[in-house]
Order: sequence, then structure tokens, then C-alpha cells
Amino acid sequence: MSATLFAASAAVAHLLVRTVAVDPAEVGELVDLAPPEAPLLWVRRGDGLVAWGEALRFEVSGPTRFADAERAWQRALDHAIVRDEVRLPGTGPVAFGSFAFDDTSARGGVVVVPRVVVGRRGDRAWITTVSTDARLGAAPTPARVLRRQPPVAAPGVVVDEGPPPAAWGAVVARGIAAVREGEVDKVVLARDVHVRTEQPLDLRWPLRRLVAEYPSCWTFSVDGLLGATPELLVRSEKGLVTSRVLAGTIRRTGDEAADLARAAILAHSSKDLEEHEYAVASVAQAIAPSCSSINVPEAPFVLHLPNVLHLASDVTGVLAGRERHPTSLALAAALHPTAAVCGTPTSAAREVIRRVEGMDRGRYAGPVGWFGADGDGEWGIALRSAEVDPGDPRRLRLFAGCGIVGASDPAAEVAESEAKLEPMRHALGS
Ligand SMILES: C=C(O[C@H]1C=CC=C(C(=O)O)[C@@H]1O)C(=O)O
Repeated sequence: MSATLFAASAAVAHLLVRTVAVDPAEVGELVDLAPPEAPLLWVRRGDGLVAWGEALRFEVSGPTRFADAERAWQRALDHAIVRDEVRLPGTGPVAFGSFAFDDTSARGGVVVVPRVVVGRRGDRAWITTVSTDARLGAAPTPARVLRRQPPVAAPGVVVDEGPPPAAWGAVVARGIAAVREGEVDKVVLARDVHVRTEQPLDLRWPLRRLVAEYPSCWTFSVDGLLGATPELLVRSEKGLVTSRVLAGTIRRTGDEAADLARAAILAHSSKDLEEHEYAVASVAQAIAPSCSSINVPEAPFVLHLPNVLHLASDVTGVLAGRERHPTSLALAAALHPTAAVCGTPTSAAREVIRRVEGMDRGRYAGPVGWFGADGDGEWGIALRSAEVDPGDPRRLRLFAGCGIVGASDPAAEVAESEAKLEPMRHALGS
């Protein structure tokens, strides 16, 4: 077991968890409650979780990172005392996590159990506090927990330090060659862009913009990894599993009529439909062993985002068995990496990525999200994302990738990757 456990105090084994209902009006916008230091966030259309503090932290690595994280979380729960007055998904004990794309990545992943969680689901809102003290203490109240945050600081001038986009065209060409030579049917290749901000980054600056501009995406922040992903790897709630699969992309023009015409082109593009089919099949195959039934839509719909249009399919399944289901993290581990971020067949595509991409993806394109004490939770794929350098809050790596099939064109893929970088670039203010 390679999980490293950091508790606020090594001598304290018990988590004391308390959830109380609060008036949603007192909570307001979740993202506005995020503190400047190490905010934890999972928000879509105003619902979700914002959290801060670290009651526990597990660091994991290598191919067993998901199983190790799950075991560490289970061990912490075995010693938890919980008083949950709300009993909704996201109440009671909650852990946020984010995991590396590749088994060999230098940083494998992290799970954080926050000290304070504020959640919202429709017209319900709650506060959870987690302590490692000896006593349960008083119930949390908005007045005690929701402190006024300092004003958000702008990052100042943002400098793009490369590598230049065109250089990535050669990487894509090698991917196309691998497909045409029959090594893989599809491979997803990614690039990174190094960016330097004038001021140390206050994560609330990009997070607030992402929440405002990409409401249909899941905006996340976990241990220096932030973004707004349109792709839900898995949500598991009371035996129902959902996955939003994306693959196949076209850039938006900004002109409504032209974009509608582009949506029609995308919906009929054999290159994009082929890419999409691989991604849907990989998700259906991965959840099949855990499900008694699965619903795969016959054809994708076109998802409209401010920067791009995607082919999208919502795959759903019912978990088999009434008693013990795999947790949402176990499902995420079974699904990862899907053909939307790796390729088909999976292991051959991963080899092509290792050989031609020339970078460590870190936690980009890995699962990011949260899970609760019953194992239910939500895990997105960390796309449209950036990772802050843990040693220098002025430095970030921005990421974007594209699915490559035989009919792909390097220049078009470079342009598509630029479109996918736009949300983070804009969120930073550049
Ligand atoms: C790998 C990324 O996007 C994936 C998700 C949606 C559409 C994709 C595409 O059309 O290539 C990619 O498979 C990324 O945004 O970094």
C-alpha cells in the first residue's frame, strides 16, 4: 500500500463530522466562499461543494493509486463519528481527489478530507465541519463558518512561455502515422503551455470566471489543479451511474448562424463520429461488469460551449446487486483512461502517448472530483485545466489534447487545441 497519510495530528484517529442544514440565501454562490489558499471546489450550475482546510490528506502513486486512495478513505471512515442532519449526496464525510493520468507519472494523486465543506443542491444547502479534536463540539453555524474572504487579487500580466503551438503539429503527425500503420485505431495526444503570471496566482480569480462562463461544465479545484471540464467520467448516486462522453470537436465562430451550420457539420462528420464511437464503446465496456443494465444513446447530441462544439453522449447504467456496489472512485478507476483521453485500444494508445507526446501529463486528463462515506460521488476528467507549480504560484501548465484518427490533419488539430486552451487562458485574464 503506497498511500501516505497525513493527519492534522498523528495521535488522533477519529474524524468527527457534523452536517447541518442552512438557508441557501446565507450561502449564496459557492465559488464566492472559496478562500484564496488551497480552495477545494466542485461546482456546476450553482450546485456542488466548496471546501477548505485539511483534516486528512492521502498521497498515492503508481498503478494502485485508486485502490490505495479508496482503502485510506475507508480506514478514515472506519474511525469517523458522523452526525448528518441533511443526508443528501455530498453531506456527511466528503473527500476530494485528483489522480494522475498515467501510472508512471511523478505525482500519482491526492485525496483531501477538508475541515469545512459548504454544499448546495437546488433549494437545499448545508455546512459540514470535520474535526480531529477529542469532542464533537458545537454545531456549525453560517456566522461562525462563512467568514468574509479578502478581495480577489488579479494575476496581472500573463506571459505565455511556450512551447509554440506549431511545434505540436509534428507530434500529431507521428500520431496519425501510428494510426495509419495500424498500431492504434485512435490516439489522444496532448500538449502543455507554460504560463507565468505577474502576481502569485489567487486561484479564486480564474475559478470565478470559469464558473460564470462555463456553467454547463464542472468547475473544479483540487490541490493546485483547476479547470472547467465538460466531461463527466462518472457520477454514482444511489445505484445509478451516469457518464457524459465527449469526443469530436469543432471550433465556434461566435456567429450564431455559422455555429448552427457547424453543429450540423459536426453531427455528420464521419471522422468525428468515428472518434466519438470509440469513446462511447470504451465507457460502456468499462461499466458493463458492474451494471445490470446500460443505456447507450443511438446517436450523440451536439454540446454547445462558448469556445467549441462537441459530440456528446450521456451513458447511464444501473448498478447490479442491492447491497455492495463499487464506489464511484472504483468505477472511475475502471473507466480511466477512456478513449476520449487515451485512445483505442487502450494499452497500445497509452504506449503511443508515452512515445510521442514528450511530456508527463501529471493530473491533466485524470479523474478529479469527490466521494462520500457511502462511496457515491462525482468524478470528472480533468480537461480544460491547468496545474499550478507547487513550488512557484506564478507558474502554471495549461493543457489541451485532441483525438487523432487516420483522417486527422495536424494543422486542424493544432487549431482545435488552441480552442481548448481558451477557457483557461481567458480565465487567467490573458
Ligand atoms: C483531450 C481533450 O478533449 C477530449 C474531450 C472532448 C473532445 C475531444 C476531441 O474532440 O478530441 C477529446 O477527446 C482536451 O480537451 O484536452
